[in-house]
Amino acid sequence: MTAPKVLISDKLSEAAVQIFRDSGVDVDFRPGIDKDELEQIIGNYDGLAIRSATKVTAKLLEKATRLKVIGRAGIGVDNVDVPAATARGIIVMNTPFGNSITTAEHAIALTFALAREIPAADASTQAGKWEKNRFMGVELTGKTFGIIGCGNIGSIVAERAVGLRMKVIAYDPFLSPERARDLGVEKVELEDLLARADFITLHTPLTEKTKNILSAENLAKTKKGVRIVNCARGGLVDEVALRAALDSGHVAGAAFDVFTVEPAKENPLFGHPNVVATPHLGAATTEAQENVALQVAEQISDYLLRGAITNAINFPSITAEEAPKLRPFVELAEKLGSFAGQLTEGGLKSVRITYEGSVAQLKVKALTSAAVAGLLRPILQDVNVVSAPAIARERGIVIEETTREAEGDYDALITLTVTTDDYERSIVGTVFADGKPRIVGIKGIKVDAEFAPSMIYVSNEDKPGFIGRFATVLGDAGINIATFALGRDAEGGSAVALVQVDGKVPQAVLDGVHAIPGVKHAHQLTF
Ligand SMILES: NC(=O)C1=CN([C@@H]2O[C@H](COP(=O)(O)OP(=O)(O)OC[C@H]3O[C@@H](n4cnc5c(N)ncnc54)[C@H](O)[C@@H]3O)[C@@H](O)[C@H]2O)C=CC1
Ligand SMILES: O=C(O)CCC(=O)C(=O)O
Repeated sequence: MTAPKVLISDKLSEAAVQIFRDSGVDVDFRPGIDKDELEQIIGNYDGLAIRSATKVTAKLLEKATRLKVIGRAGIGVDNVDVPAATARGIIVMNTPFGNSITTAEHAIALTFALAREIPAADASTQAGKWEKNRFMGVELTGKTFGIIGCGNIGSIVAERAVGLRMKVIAYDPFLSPERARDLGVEKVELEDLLARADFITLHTPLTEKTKNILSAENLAKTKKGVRIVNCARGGLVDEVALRAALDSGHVAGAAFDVFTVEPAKENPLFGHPNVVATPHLGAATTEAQENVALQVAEQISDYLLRGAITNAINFPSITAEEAPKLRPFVELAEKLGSFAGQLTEGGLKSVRITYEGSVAQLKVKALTSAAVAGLLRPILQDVNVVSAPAIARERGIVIEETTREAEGDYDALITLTVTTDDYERSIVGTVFADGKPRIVGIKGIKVDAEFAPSMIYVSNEDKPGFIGRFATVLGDAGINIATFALGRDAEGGSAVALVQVDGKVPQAVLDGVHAIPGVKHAHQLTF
């Protein structure tokens, strides 16, 4: 196997380069590479490691024909077009914890900077003014600290603030009462937080719901003299409205690390005496940068070399130990899906996938994605294991997943049941000890067949003479039969045949099979 190739296109700690090399990945370190050059060379790489400067757009991804994984050394992936990457089957990973402490510390540092006007006092002192009477700060002890978004970073800020003897209140719809209690935080509604907080710090991602969460209207509901810190994302606060509130004296100070437009060369907040600004330095410590660089290099290498998936935004996690166990079942799930997809003529309403026995202990989410990809691929273009669940959801196809203990003869079984407007059809498969996937049931009828590149699937009435007539139709057309698997539910009942043939089967031959008395369906399947 040739070594996978990774490009580092942002200023990552060089520790990442070493990790890639030590793991056997070819790496090119090109921090700050020009956008046009990146477009020209991205087609040579299997992996891309970035921070926030590289903009991974749909246009860039069109050129990224080999790319399998994008790793963000940091948290926010707002510089990556995740839906476009997903549509191309590219895994997008981040490193959700590596810079959290550092960013939380920056929020606390900015809170102190505001409380004691440190940047302005520094500038004045170094200018030789010694303005001892100009700077009158406020104590943090006993003040109410309002945290909007109490996830990884917000929680660390909360713990630090509790240590500073502040009264901490948090607005986060997903914060459980137990977690709030453990953190020593009072969980409140946004209105309550706005009305009570002396300091407000924001720690949510930028989403439709959080955009301008501190709007002009909400800023007007804050306590007079409030101080606001934003170390999360530009756009959470309406910068124009905040400037007006600073000018009127309603807001006493604002410390911002992130801005609506970055790099922020100009901004409505700039120039106000009570504003402290840093250039998106939240994650900028030696420790955090080493953490995220090492993590992203390990995660990308693990994926490219061993199929392990960690911290992916668009796919379930799979460990390096799980990957080899999962691989034959991924193939089985995809082929079962493909079998059903090739027989589906439209009106697909739902797919139910049941995992029985040892396979039920594996990461079945990944298997379900594979099955849905197999199912949709014959119907839609450009579906892959990463994009399939989202595409199915967009089309209103319900996906159900069930796991249960083994009940029958097999150690592991996957049953895929498709419901369309007109019928319900199940296909059952397993993986034999040789690692090969097998079909062991169709529509409740037991069979035993391998998936072959070219197959004919026939469903018919169990009547004498079918096999002879079938062989004659194929023989007359010069088509060689390689293997023949039959099954029936009862003598004279419903039967199925799975026939491996050499080469493509012309429609006229399938029509000839269909014309055999008792044949209900005859389809070519390819795998
Ligand atoms: N300035 C910098 O350099 C850095 C900025 N960040 C940013 O900090 C932010 C927070 O990061 P983490 O704490 O790691 O994320 P996280 O995902 O752990 O926490 C985010 C929290 O926001 C909450 N939330 C979501 N929607 C909300 C809403 N409508 N109202 C209130 N709360 C809501 C979530 O429930 C979650 O608890 C992210 O935007 C990240 O990109 C992260 C690292 C460095
Ligand atoms: O990489 C950086 O400096 C930015 C970090 C950040 O904003 C994040 O991790 O979300």
